[in-house]
Amino acid sequence: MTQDELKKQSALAALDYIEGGIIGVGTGSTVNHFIDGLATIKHRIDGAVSSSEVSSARLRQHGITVYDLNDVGQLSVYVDGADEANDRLQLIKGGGGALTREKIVAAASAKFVCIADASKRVAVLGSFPLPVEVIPMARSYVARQLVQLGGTPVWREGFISDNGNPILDIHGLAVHDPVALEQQINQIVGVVTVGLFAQRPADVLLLGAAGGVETITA
Ligand SMILES: O=C[C@H](O)[C@H](O)[C@H](O)COP(=O)(O)O
Repeated sequence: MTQDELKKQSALAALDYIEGGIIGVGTGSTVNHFIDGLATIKHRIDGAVSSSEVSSARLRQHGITVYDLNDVGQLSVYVDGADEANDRLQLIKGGGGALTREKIVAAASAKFVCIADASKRVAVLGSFPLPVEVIPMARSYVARQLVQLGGTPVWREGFISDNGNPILDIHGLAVHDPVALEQQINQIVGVVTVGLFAQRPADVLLLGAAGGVETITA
């Protein structure tokens, strides 16, 4: 099976976690498969809150109503992909630049179901460059602070998030204490969001592999 087929397998497995109401929907190639699958059961939900303009457009194309998070209460479930996941269901996210809205929608959801192909599973987070969204004028300042933390930040040139901000990708980190690093980076003035989902990890991880979907729970 191709990596994309494995992503699709995990994405479709997440449909079992949809119980109705308004759900949270993430961003990325794995989530695109989920949205397409969601369209087949759209009569079972009232709509979605999305973590990106791209996902909102795809949801609307399928006739699924997209709500503003401010207009709804807590979401029952949030389904999103990841760039890396460890066995404690802590994640690196933001390869597609949607980390800030993803973290907000995840925080507003009772359950976070993460979907990915099995190649995303790692023992130690950090081989995938850790995204950090920053306020534009703070980009260089934040980069210098990140160097002091032992990483090598690289400006994702030419990219602007849905929120109008640049992103720094930190290379060369071995994240042995994800919660502590998330807190440290959050405290740097000018940081909007770090793509470490450790303080609020996923609740369920569905990993697509050749032998089927592996379900890992917290
Ligand atoms: O900003 C993007 C998101 O965090 C994605 O969920 C993540 O990059 C995984 O994307 P994909 O499903 O395309 O591998």
